[in-house]
Amino acid sequence: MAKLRITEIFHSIQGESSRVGLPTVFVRLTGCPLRCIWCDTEYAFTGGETIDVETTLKRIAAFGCKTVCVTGGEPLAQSSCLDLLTALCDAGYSVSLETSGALDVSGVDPRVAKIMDLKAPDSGESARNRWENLACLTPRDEVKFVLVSEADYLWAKETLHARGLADRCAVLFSPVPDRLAPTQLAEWILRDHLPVRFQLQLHKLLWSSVAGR
Ligand SMILES: C[S@@+](CC[C@H](N)C(=O)[O-])C[C@H]1O[C@@H](n2cnc3c(N)ncnc32)[C@H](O)[C@@H]1O
Ligand SMILES: Nc1nc2[nH]cc(C(=O)O)c2c(=O)[nH]1
Ligand code: SF4
Ligand SMILES: [Mg+2]
Repeated sequence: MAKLRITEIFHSIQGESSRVGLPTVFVRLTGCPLRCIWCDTEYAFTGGETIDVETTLKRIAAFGCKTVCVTGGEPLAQSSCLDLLTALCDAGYSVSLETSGALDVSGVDPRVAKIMDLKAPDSGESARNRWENLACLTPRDEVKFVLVSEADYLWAKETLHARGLADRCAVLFSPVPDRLAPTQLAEWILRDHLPVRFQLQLHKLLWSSVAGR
């Protein structure tokens, strides 16, 4: 039986991506091979509980909500994550996956909406971007840039244009709270006429940075 290491399963309002605002069950897988300087989920790097996919499905079902977001940590660092994603789709859930863009996404069930980061230079992890992943993205998916500086913004803008990202799927630009002023990012996007969606993390406005929300 396929096993998963899981930090938490909780019911909240989706705070990110174009699914923002939807009541959602979150499954947070433990562990991540990256160390983004601004990561807000360091508590998921270690620990967690090992449970099988079947038990995970039962715990998800108990929330009575048909929208699920699989996140982490880095969910794709556990091979059984692919089994969980397919099992959720088979059970009729609307499923999204939050992933760093550093691991191979080609095995992800095509019914899953992949929300894939491209890590900007000031994350400290941009060397990990797996550019081959872009070929696996469809209009169901989204690319996300999380930004802390003007240098990050200029890099994201250049990448958007050079890789033709907006022709492939929706693109999200999000500031890190207390590092890049949201208004500044909004002004840059408008000035440069970027075809992207500006994003704030709704759950932090609602509940600050509480684990399990
Ligand atoms: C915690 S990560 C887990 C999934 C995967 N490891 C990843 O990086 O996409 C989920 C999302 O939160 C974003 N994130 C993490 N810390 C953040 C912060 N301080 N401000 C804004 N977004 C953040 C990540 O960029 C990613 O899009
Ligand atoms: N409410 C809420 N929405 C989220 N969307 C993505 C999250 C994540 O940590 O991946 C997240 C999270 O941690 N909480
Ligand atoms: S890849 Fe995701 S979980 Fe890992 S350090 Fe970066 S933001 Fe945090
Ligand atoms: Mg989060």
